Amino acid sequence: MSLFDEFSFIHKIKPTKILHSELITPIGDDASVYKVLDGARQVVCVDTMVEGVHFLKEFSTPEEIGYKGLAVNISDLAAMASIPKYYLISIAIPPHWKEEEIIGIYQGMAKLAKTYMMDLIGGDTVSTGDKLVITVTVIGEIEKDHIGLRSNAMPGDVVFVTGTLGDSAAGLDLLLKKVSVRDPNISHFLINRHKYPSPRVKEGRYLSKMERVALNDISDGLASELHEIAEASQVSIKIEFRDIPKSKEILTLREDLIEKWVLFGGEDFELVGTASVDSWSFIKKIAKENDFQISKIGIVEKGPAEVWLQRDKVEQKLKKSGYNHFKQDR
Ligand SMILES: Nc1ncnc2c1ncn2[C@@H]1O[C@H](COP(=O)(O)OP(=O)(O)O)[C@@H](O)[C@H]1O
Ligand SMILES: Cc1ncc(C[n+]2csc(CCOP(=O)(O)OP(=O)(O)O)c2C)c(N)n1
Ligand SMILES: [Mg+2]
Ligand SMILES: [Mg+2]
Ligand SMILES: [Mg+2]
Repeated sequence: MSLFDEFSFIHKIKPTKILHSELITPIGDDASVYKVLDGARQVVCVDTMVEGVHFLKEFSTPEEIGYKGLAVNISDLAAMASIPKYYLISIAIPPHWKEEEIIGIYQGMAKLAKTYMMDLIGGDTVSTGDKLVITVTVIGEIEKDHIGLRSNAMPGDVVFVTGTLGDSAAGLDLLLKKVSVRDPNISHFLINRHKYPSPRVKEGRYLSKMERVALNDISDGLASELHEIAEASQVSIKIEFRDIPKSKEILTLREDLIEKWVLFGGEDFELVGTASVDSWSFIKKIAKENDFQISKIGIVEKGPAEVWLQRDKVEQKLKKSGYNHFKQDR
């Protein structure tokens, strides 16, 4: 990237329009300053995407990479039940990435940011040797008593998930040519689910109206995220394989692969959580009225922090397997 000029680049990616009037200093000073709602809580998190680990230039366009980079972060805000507001991008650029490709990444992010009313308020630009690294920080807000903590699960709760699971992992295996599908509509659907996850912000916001809700977003796989809730809440979780929602597209594929994708695949960016039985009746009603998919997949019980899977009337302990950056056991 010899023709890259850091300062003209920043000028090019600087947003021309600010969406939140609470923003006092946008890009251009040492840090960003904005007002927050009285009594509200601020929610901040960061996720990094690395070329070769999270995406490959061979099968993703810059816009797709940018979209997903922001989407996976918004998903963490959704998993706290919060309202997305701002984002910052730190990008380490190796020589084989052209400026127009980097701008493409920003365009992909900007498209999604508009949907969720998020302002880009800063970041950092550096050079690096080999792989592109994109670090996205997102900031949201939430009312003080309605946070979707992983530690909120209680015995007697219903366990639920949004959307359908396994599609993204199936889409990735199609892109990596580990599997093939004859019907182009099916492969298009699954690949799209991998490239364009829909952060469940709306769902998180409705769920935040409940008196208590535990939430986690599914980045490393359902089994792994359920274990995180079980450990944080010190409860036992029991789920039924049949009740896990699966798309009609994934159901056309091999059964053993479906099981692997659904339980351990990851990058679904759906929400998994628990709520009281009373809240659950209400949640089902709200979901119907507001057109979102949410399904009961199990129950929370007293007991050690374990996850049990019931399938064809056989119960087995579900291992905390899934995506692990330093231990690829699949
Ligand atoms: N290098 C790090 N330094 C400090 N905190 C970290 C680091 N990596 C992860 N964490 C924190 O550990 C927790 C679990 O991280 P992770 O599993 O990556 O979260 P998620 O899957 O929700 O993105 C989060 O609270 C995250 O902020
Ligand atoms: C080229 C490529 N190989 C493998 C994957 C699969 N993959 C990479 S990271 C990941 C898990 C989620 O990413 P992580 O950085 O762990 O997100 P977090 O849990 O911190 O939200 C998965 C399933 C991919 N998306 N692209
Ligand atoms: Mg998460
Ligand atoms: Mg995450
Ligand atoms: Mg992870």
